[in-house]
Amino acid sequence: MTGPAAAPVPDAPASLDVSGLAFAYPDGHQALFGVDFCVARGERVALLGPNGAGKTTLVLHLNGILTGGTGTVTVAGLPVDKRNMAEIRRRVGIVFQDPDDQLFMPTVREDVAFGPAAAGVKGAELEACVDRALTLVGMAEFKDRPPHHLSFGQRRRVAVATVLAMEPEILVLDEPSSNLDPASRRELADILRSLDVTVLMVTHDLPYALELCPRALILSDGAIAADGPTAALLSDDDLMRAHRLELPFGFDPRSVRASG
Ligand SMILES: Nc1ncnc2c1ncn2[C@@H]1O[C@H](COP(=O)(O)OP(=O)(O)OP(=O)(O)O)[C@@H](O)[C@H]1O
Repeated sequence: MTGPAAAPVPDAPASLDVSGLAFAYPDGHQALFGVDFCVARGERVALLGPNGAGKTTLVLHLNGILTGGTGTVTVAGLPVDKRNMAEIRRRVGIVFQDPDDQLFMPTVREDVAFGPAAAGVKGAELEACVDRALTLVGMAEFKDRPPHHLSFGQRRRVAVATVLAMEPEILVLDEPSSNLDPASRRELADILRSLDVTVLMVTHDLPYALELCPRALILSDGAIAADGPTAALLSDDDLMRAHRLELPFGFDPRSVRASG
């Protein structure tokens, strides 16, 4: 899982394939209208779009938290459906925006051990798995602390560790840079760059998307409005305006190159 991030291999099977995904909530609100995109193994892709565009709704379909729409989602060729749910949840790890939605055990160690233990990992192997995930996010020394005694940024790192402990093939992050101070924001970017994993990152932090993700998707009104190199999309003033995307004042997207 560690080591330099793999460059996308054009002929490799898609890590994630979303095809014709449409979904209405039980109250009838249609949130997604035929979403199509593929992500290759090892790619890092930003999912951008204004409030209410359907980003969270889309993400919740990637590991079957939401089902019941039409179209298909496959992970390394495996359809996301009831029969495959355990395997899909092992392969697709979602880090929610609020770490408190993810941390519920008395200690950091137990939170990180929870997923692998439920998957049958035990004893020394389980300890090694917890240590590995906490070391990856720089939180090994906090193993015996209660999560609610940690700062927000530290809880975000532990939440990432709970997902990495499952050795996912796809790491989905919802607003990973929100509420982080500049150093923590950069350190999390360094951690994400160091992982050999496919990343889909939902974010309103456009400079962060540019730094981390060579490719971006713009979701707007429940459909993909654009898919291309992040710097090109963020440099397209008409596209940005049409989808309520704004860069910080004076920020030049051409001045940053996403590092692979
Ligand atoms: N449980 C629900 N029932 C009905 N409608 C919902 C529900 N959850 C979300 N929606 C609606 O679906 C649409 C998409 O919401 P979603 O949360 O996916 O957007 P988003 O792109 O993640 O927005 P944000 O950037 O604000 O987080 C919105 O119009 C929202 O009001």
